[in-house]
Amino acid sequence: MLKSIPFDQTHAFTLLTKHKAELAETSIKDLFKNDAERFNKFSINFEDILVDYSKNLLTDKTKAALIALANECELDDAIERMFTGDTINKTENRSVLHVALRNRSNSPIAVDGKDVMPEVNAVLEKMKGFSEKVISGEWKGYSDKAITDVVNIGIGGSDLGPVMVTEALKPYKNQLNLHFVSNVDGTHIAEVFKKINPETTLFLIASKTFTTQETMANAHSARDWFLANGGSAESVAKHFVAVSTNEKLVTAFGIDANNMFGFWDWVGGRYSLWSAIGLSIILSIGFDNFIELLEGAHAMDKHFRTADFNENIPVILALLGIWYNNFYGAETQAILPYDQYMHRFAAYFQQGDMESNGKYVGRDGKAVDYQTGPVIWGEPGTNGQHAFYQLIHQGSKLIPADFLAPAVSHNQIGNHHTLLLSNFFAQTEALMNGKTLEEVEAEFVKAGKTQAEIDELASFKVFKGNRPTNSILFKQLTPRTLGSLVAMYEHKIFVQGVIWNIFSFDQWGVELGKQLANQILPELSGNEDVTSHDSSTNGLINAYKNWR
Ligand SMILES: O=P(O)(O)OC[C@H]1O[C@H](O)[C@H](O)[C@@H](O)[C@@H]1O
Repeated sequence: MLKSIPFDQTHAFTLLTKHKAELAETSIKDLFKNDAERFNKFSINFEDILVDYSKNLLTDKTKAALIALANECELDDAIERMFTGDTINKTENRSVLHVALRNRSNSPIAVDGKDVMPEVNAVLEKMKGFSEKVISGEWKGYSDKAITDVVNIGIGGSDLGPVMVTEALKPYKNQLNLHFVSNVDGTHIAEVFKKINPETTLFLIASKTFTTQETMANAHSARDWFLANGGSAESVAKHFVAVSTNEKLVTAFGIDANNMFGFWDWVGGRYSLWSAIGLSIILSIGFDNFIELLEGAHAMDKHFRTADFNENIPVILALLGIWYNNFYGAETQAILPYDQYMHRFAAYFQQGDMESNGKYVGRDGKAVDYQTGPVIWGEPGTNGQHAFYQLIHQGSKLIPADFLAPAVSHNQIGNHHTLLLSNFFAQTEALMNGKTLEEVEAEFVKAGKTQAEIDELASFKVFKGNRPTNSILFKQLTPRTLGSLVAMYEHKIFVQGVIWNIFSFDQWGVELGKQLANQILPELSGNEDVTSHDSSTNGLINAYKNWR
């Protein structure tokens, strides 16, 4: 079990607080001027990934103090506990072993004394056999036609990972058309129905618990649609498979246990794309590419578990996040991929990070009085530049940002990629350097402006700079590299949770929402006015009843 170590009572916390005051007059720009080795010192190469964290408000002393913080919070011990199957998810009494799903070395990992690897490998083999049949066309629908379309029905962790990965790895895609239905809003599934043919469609019902309201509603509607459009009860087995930990409910729904791909309660929903939840990924890009994804994640796992904290990418990224979040009051973290294929990457980590570290209760059961998880947001560059970067450059808030980009594009069209990357390089430089009043005035003079015009306008064009960024440049967005990048962020989140002294692997806040919706649901039938809530909720429900 993880110890409770209140982070703000550590010696390192006090040191960092003092050290921040020492840095008050320091700019990142000056740190570069004074140290020719800064880039080499504060960047890490890992396979085909280069993580440059030199454009941060960080000196050797800062780094040492942050690492001292990690040590004081016994991060080493926490990492080992995760990798060896300890029940670190205390509030649900579970191990946290997404690392076992991609444990390509196959070394034994025990939960309650039993090695989980044989089961992990058996499910992978089952998915391999099944996906090969579907992709090759050997798996036939009820009218003996091959499958052309796959519809993944799931939400949260049973949707976001597969969506993000299948989008990111589109260049590796085969002929199957992938569709994802998550929202309980009937519009989502209705639009998919317009595009598919029941004879050639395979539905994957993906739900860890097989109780999630949205997914169950969509699954029933999919089956009703299938039966109303030519399918029969006997042919459901050819068109519906399930991905779940709950065999009882899967069979109760009418899906044969043979058509079920299992996983285990030690896989958190938001860490489940590596499990059978990845079946839609396998169907989209093939089994071998999925294994490459796992290999990439496994390589990052090994790095995380063994590298000295000084050179440990997830640890460094996590500590930098804590530095800004807890010592500079930053409330958000932007994730900005300069790769259109990664357009769901930030959305994916909204769940990964905010569901994990959006907690105010410490591991001792008491409220913490410091900030925990940041608000995660972002869009692909350069779209973001023309939308919200204004606030990052000149707003009143400090927004630490991660910039990610591939050196090689999958689509070599004209000079698009050099245009894209020139923006990637320019933005982090500009965020750091800013623009002084003198520079702005010189520009005005050059443009022939009068002194009166300069006096009136110059201040608006000043950029303070000193805005911290990480640049994560990788060779190309391959399955292996994507696997490493996702694992890198997963472990970053883990480290932050350990240091903030919270439990990162439960999600009681989401459970509350489910309960409340279930209470209101029966009140929405019938025409009588509802009076059981506050006047706003009553008023809204009653207005809805009048209009519908
Ligand atoms: O896979 P399911 O059991 O259907 O759960 C889907 C989602 O449900 C909730 O929103 C949880 O907070 C998520 O972590 C989970 O991914």
